[in-house]
Amino acid sequence: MRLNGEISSGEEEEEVVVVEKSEAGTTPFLGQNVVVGYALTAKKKKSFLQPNFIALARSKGIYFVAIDLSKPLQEQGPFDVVLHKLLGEEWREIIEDFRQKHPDVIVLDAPDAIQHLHNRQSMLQDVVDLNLSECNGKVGIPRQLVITKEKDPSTIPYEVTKAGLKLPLVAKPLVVDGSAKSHELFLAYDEFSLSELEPPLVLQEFVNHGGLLFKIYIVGESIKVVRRFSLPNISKHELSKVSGVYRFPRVSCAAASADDADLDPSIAEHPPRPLLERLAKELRHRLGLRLFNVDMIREYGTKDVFYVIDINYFPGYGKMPDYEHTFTDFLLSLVQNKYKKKLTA
Ligand SMILES: Nc1ncnc2c1ncn2[C@@H]1O[C@H](COP(=O)(O)OP(=O)(O)OP(=O)(O)O)[C@@H](O)[C@H]1O
Ligand SMILES: O=P(O)(O)O[C@H]1[C@H](O)[C@H](O)[C@H](OP(=O)(O)O)[C@@H](OP(=O)(O)O)[C@@H]1O
Ligand SMILES: [Mg+2]
Ligand SMILES: [Mg+2]
Repeated sequence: MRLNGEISSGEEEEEVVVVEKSEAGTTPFLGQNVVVGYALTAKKKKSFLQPNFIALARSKGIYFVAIDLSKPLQEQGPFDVVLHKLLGEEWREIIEDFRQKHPDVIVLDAPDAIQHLHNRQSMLQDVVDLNLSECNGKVGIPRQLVITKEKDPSTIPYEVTKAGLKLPLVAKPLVVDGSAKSHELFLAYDEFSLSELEPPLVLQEFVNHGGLLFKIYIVGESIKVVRRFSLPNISKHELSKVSGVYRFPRVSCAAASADDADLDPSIAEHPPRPLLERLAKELRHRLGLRLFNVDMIREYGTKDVFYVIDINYFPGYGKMPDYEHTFTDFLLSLVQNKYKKKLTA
């Protein structure tokens, strides 16, 4: 059978190789290859579709095909799986329409579920609703306040006092749309300087956590935790001496992992596995997503009080150790499960 569209190695932007399905490498199950259509930004494609991953996947019969955005999606494929992370309402409608018309294709993930993570208030709501008792720890979110677009920035100090938020605060753009601006964060040492910032914002209490953050990567049922450097503790003394709002860089997004650093074990010890498993399972379920990561911090001075501060859809998996194997296994299991279901139906 001839496939419509290109089979791209992902290494060269313009490469177009059309293969016969029957010729396309080893057969992972039932003599079928797996065709994964992808619609990713150039940056994401570069970080995710690395040559090692493409080669490993290909050896298992998984082929990545670039979706051509200048052509109707309906005319492309056939795909077994569609992977996507693109911005904008237009794409959202295209992929939702495709999902409706092709229930057989596994779309990672549903656009409405992804949209839920594009707002820093709704993204954490499911964590608030969780009740993770008897899991060797507690998981919550920092106290936070939403400042809507309509709010006059001069009223922010009053709103902060009224809500009883404790300084310092982290000010984050409310909407996360993938733009660099949506990752421009500020530390506020006093409430008055917050009037300089432009709503809509989320103002979140800063939680001391010893300068270390846990990134919990979820790929279907798999969970991988990496440690990253984060913002250092802010002492009461520092708080009493400093005022103003300060922009800070994307500290924890750096590829450098803190896993090999010589760290205080009370700060660096991983969150308990049962807690992570429950958290991941619940969030997968409640969010309706299979590809995301969770930024989690341990409150400084505690053993088991954790806060989720951020959840990202289709994060930088290229930075996750051994992501090539994790993803290859995940893609195969998705398709195998689909066929098993078909056979037993
Ligand atoms: N409430 C908080 N208390 C302490 N530190 C925080 C808090 N919120 C954010 N940080 C620090 O700021 C960093 C960036 O915050 P956050 O993860 O919310 O932003 P982001 O732009 O969504 O990041 P990402 O690149 O992971 O998408 C965190 O990784 C952490 O180091
Ligand atoms: O360190 P991670 O894997 O968390 O870095 C991610 C980041 O958390 C966000 O998911 C970014 O996506 P956007 O929110 O859309 O900006 C990722 O950027 P991307 O360009 O790779 O999608 C970061 O890698
Ligand atoms: Mg983050
Ligand atoms: Mg984020």
